[in-house]
Amino acid sequence: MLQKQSILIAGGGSTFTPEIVLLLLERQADLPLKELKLYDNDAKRQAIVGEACALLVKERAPEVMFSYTTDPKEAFSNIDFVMAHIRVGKYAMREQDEKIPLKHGVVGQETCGPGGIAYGMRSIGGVVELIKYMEQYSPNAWMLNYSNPAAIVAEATRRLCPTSKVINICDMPIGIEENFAAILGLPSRKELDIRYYGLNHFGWWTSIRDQEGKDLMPEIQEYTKKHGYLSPQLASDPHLDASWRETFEMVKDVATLDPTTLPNTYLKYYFYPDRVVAHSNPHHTRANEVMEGREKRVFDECQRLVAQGHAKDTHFEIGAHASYIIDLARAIAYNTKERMLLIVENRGNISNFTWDAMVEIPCLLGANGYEPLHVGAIPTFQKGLMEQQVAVEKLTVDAWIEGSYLKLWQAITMSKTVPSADVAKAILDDLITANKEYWPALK
Ligand SMILES: NC(=O)c1ccc[n+]([C@@H]2O[C@H](COP(=O)([O-])OP(=O)(O)OC[C@H]3O[C@@H](n4cnc5c(N)ncnc54)[C@H](O)[C@@H]3O)[C@@H](O)[C@H]2O)c1
Ligand SMILES: O=P(O)(O)OC[C@H]1O[C@H](O[C@H]2[C@H](O)[C@@H](O)[C@@H](O)O[C@@H]2CO)[C@H](O)[C@@H](O)[C@@H]1O
Ligand SMILES: [Mn+2]
Repeated sequence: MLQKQSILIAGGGSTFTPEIVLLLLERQADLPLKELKLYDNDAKRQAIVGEACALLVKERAPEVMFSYTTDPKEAFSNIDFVMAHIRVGKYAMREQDEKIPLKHGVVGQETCGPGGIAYGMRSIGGVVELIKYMEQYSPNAWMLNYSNPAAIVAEATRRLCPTSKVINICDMPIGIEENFAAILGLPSRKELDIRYYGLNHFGWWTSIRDQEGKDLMPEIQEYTKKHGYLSPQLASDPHLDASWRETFEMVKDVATLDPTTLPNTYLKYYFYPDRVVAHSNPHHTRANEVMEGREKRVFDECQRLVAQGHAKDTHFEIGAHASYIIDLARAIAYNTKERMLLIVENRGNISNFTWDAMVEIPCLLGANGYEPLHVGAIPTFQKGLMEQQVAVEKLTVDAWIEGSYLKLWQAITMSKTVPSADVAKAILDDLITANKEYWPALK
């Protein structure tokens, strides 16, 4: 009989919460629940999601205790896991992260370039605060963090919370591997034996084999040359947002830079920043698409359920994409030694890369944490790109810790998406104005 787990979702007002709650309720055979709590620092926003989730739990698993709160002690006491997906500044600030760089002719993106740097300067304080609450009220708990920008957050947790029980993860490789499986006609990404390395949102697959060891890369690369990662299923998905369709299609160009690997979709912002800017609408970015799409859909559905008083006909679907969260919690709770891509300190696993960089590589995960798999030396092309990008991430954390304007200017100047220190400074000064409520004071 598996021991029941008590789980706190930090960022309870997240657009992803209802589907993750449904997933947790649906997967109790693999991860039985004792209690499920939501925590947020925006009571009004969270209450809308919390009341709807209360109906989902009551109708699907009445034996599971459910509550939501803005009180840290109530939230973080007596829990086994914190699943953290906060967005400091919410979508209003994501919109600024995306539009301010575009105003200066530079890539405007949630986690990449100056937008990602600005987001990182907001997220560090919020995630560290969650870790401190967890350690204060449930010192044996683990944090499964996928609050973005995961690269900068992971570097900050390495520096500021070096002994904390925090696992940083991203679902982009997982989503792409599901596309690989679809392209290959396989039932799931779990059929694939992969090798991957990089930084978060900045990596490459170097090997994809089936369970018998057959090399599947050539078949995927052949498909990708024509269609990118737009699998037949995705291509016919009426709900696929235009910007994601474009991103998956553009992989066919991103992949040409190294025909021996397969790239993470995010590399497009670094290889083709000029094309991305030319295809961007500076007045209507991804943040607007999500506010008009997912955020509106999720909150409308929450309010519909609460108004009718039941969730029997809910439009919410089980967040299959988030199944990695179950894998993560199971691995730690039941010592399954699951192999997962995690964002961890390099420590020589990429043997010719920065020792203390936070890299995204395959790890074995169990009750006592993770054991990274050795990658070995990487080629000059990837090494050069990663050294530049990891310097951006490290300088951003330096700037947050030291309150340093200069370090943040260096970080933005260092980004491959920014053409000059003049442009970097103009963007930085606009971001400082927009983030005065969120960033530490810079001198
Ligand atoms: N790592 C990944 O692969 C991955 C995938 C999807 C989403 N995400 C991340 O998950 C997070 C949530 O995404 P979303 O689109 O649902 O955002 P959202 O804005 O809908 O929800 C985020 C919630 O966090 C709350 N919040 C903000 N600051 C907080 C703080 N200091 N303490 C407690 N709560 C706080 C907000 O009030 C909001 O309710 C984002 O960081 C997003 O980038 C990561
Ligand atoms: O623009 P958004 O908010 O829709 O997505 C930004 C996030 O994109 C990735 O997460 C995707 C995931 O890759 C995909 O498979 C599916 O599950 O949706 C997720 C959210 O859209 C990326 O990994 C995240 O870091 C981004 O925040
Ligand atoms: Mn991600």
